[in-house]
Amino acid sequence: MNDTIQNLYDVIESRKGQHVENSYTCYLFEKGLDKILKKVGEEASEVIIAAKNGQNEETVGEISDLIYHLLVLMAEQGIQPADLQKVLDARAEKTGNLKQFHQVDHNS
Ligand SMILES: N=c1c2ncn([C@@H]3O[C@H](COP(=O)(O)OP(=O)(O)OP(=O)(O)O)[C@@H](O)[C@H]3O)c2ncn1[C@@H]1O[C@H](COP(=O)(O)O)[C@@H](O)[C@H]1O
Repeated sequence: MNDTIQNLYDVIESRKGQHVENSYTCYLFEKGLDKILKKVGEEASEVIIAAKNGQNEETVGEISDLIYHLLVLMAEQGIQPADLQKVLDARAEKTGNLKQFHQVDHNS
């Protein structure tokens, strides 16, 4: 999994069960699953609105918010980035794209 995603996930996971001053992640874990799910829903809606408005800068910001909240959800549920990687790689392999991607990546 991409380093940026993995690093963010690791920081998020390290916030579990902690109380760090001014940490929004700690606040979400303290509030619990329903709050995290509400934020995922809100952020997904904001991605849709920004994309419909055709404002790429705003859309990228909203996608980043959504990914952050999805990573908080994953950490809350004990799902690792590697679990996603396995599923996505298996799908790519099934369609023959994993090999192709690795070949291009390797030679570049
Ligand atoms: N990537 C993020 C990140 N993306 C979005 N957010 C927060 O998500 C919130 C989304 O904004 P909203 O306006 O929807 O929510 P809000 O009104 O602030 O909060 P609610 O009352 O709705 O819960 C903002 O408070 C953002 O700061 C993030 N908070 C933290 N991180 C990263 O998470 C890691 C841990 O940070 P701490 O949370 O500070 O420990 C660090 O690497 C941070 O950069």
